[in-house]
Amino acid sequence: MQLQLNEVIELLNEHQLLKKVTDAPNVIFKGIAYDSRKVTEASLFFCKGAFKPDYLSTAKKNGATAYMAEAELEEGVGLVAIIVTNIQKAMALISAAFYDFPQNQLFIIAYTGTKGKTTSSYFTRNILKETTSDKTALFSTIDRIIGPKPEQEFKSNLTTPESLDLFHDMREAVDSGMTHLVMEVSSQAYKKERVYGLHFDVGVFLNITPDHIGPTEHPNFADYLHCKLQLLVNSKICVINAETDHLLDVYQAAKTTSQPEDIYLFAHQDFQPKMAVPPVDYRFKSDEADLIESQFEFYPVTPKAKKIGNGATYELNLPGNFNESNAVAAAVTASLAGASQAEIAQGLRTVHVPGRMESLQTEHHGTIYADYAHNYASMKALLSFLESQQKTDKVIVVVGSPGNKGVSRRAGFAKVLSEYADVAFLTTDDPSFEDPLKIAKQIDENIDHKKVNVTIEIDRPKAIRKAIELSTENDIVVLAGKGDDAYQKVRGVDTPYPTDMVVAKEIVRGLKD
Ligand SMILES: CC(=O)N[C@H]1[C@@H](OP(=O)(O)OP(=O)(O)OC[C@H]2O[C@@H](n3ccc(=O)[nH]c3=O)[C@H](O)[C@@H]2O)O[C@H](CO)[C@@H](O)[C@@H]1O[C@H](C)C(=O)N[C@@H](C)C(=O)N[C@H](CCC(=O)O)C(=O)O
Ligand SMILES: Nc1ncnc2c1ncn2[C@@H]1O[C@H](COP(=O)(O)OP(=O)(O)OP(=O)(O)O)[C@@H](O)[C@H]1O
Repeated sequence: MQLQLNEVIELLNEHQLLKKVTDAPNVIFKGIAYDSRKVTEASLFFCKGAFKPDYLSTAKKNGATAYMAEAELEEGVGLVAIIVTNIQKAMALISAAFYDFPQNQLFIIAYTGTKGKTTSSYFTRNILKETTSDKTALFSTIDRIIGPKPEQEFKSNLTTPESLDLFHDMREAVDSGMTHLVMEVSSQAYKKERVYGLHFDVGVFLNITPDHIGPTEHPNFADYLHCKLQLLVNSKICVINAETDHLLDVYQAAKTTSQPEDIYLFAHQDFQPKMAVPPVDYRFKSDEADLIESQFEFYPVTPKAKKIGNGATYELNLPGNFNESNAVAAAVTASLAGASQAEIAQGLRTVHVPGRMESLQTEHHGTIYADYAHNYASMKALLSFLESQQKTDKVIVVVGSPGNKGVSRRAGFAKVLSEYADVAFLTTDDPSFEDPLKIAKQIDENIDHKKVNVTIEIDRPKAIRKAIELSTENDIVVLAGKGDDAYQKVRGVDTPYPTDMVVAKEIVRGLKD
């Protein structure tokens, strides 16, 4: 892979991003990097974010011949300086070109929504694995899978990768024979222009509730919604959950760049949109559900949906009515990518999503769930589902809230615990640079103590132990918020953590009765 300086200039000019460039011969870049420690010979280095000028000196030492930034830097003397108006946009544009526009060789399905992105992405990929004979890549919050080799499956650091990593991984996916890609697009990806210039074959909007609002994420809900809507503006075909809040805004965003015949709505059969939108294309209804799996009926209603078909009764290897909605999104989307009814059936019957509704049945301590629910809406979805399914004596919840982000979640947890829990153990969840005890006390402040018996236990494994030891046969223990996370983020360090389910299994093994 390589790119010439002249090509860089041309691209930046086309997008009106170039402010100034050093008068220099037409050098060839053999590498691109945004981290000085990863710079190689003859590279173009991007200076962005919370950047320290020293990084540019390191980049120079490591072989950078040019740097791109929003302002000139003294440390860059001797390098070609490319000064741009928006470094994040420029980086996305140049990365796509450097990796020779791999998106053009992939059928890309992208999911956005406050909740259900990871789950629906896993569902869709598991279906398309059948359809494409295992040639579907996945960029999710949990894992990135970019090829068939074991080393091409690795843990993700972000829900949506930084643009340079995104296009790098897409290129590797294409070169490894992948034909399809299922990915999650976070609102931050749009805020930070990680997907600038990228267009999707199918864009899916699942839902939106207030979240990710705070100093390092979105200033307010309007900004959060605006960023999320961009996915539909950049998608050829749009699939929308008609049960989402702000449906009219969502539909109108889709309509700005897609024709109505390329927009598909789906909803539960009893749901009637209150907004003036076209008829719902696909409906579903729950047939049977227990605490391990579910069965639902899914059927096309409008002529355009009937043309695509695939209506049937499907079994889903995961409980939760919200997961049926995620499965319907996956069934519609995979159908648009060419999946057959048999492939959808196989994909949904066998799917496993790490840390989403994982359960452990014990003999004397009820059922234990580990689930990634980590805001008001997802916890409410989870706890109300469990309540509707099982007659329980006590609902015992172990939960914490992260530090330095999603501060509104603290009040949300207090509210949902007051509505659904009998016992709560408030504990640590990625405290970052905050004191976990202080966070726990902030949650506790708003809990209705007449309804919920609260214990603060900052040591998460100890909190899990106390919850399990307290539980009896007809209880439910919910370990919420961490899903399959194998670390706690403490003061900028990912501190190893065995995962909630591993901790729970070990405790259960050691219990005598
Ligand atoms: C606030 C924010 O968006 N930060 C993101 C941003 O950080 P940044 O650009 O400031 O980078 P930085 O890591 O502080 O460092 C500055 C620059 O110096 C470079 N550097 C650093 C050290 C060095 O020795 N040399 C060097 O060159 C770094 O590579 C970087 O380019 O760019 C980084 C990647 O280039 C991201 O990892 C980082 O995400 C932080 C960690 C984060 O937590 N982001 C969250 C809010 C996020 O994006 N979440 C969404 C999901 C949310 C949802 O569910 O909706 C996501 O998509 O993951
Ligand atoms: N459609 C849905 N509606 C409400 N809650 C959901 C839905 N799907 C999943 N959940 C709940 O949200 C949790 C997170 O699900 P998932 O990881 O699929 O969402 P996500 O959008 O990827 O989340 P995040 O952006 O936080 O990574 C699940 O563990 C479950 O409790």
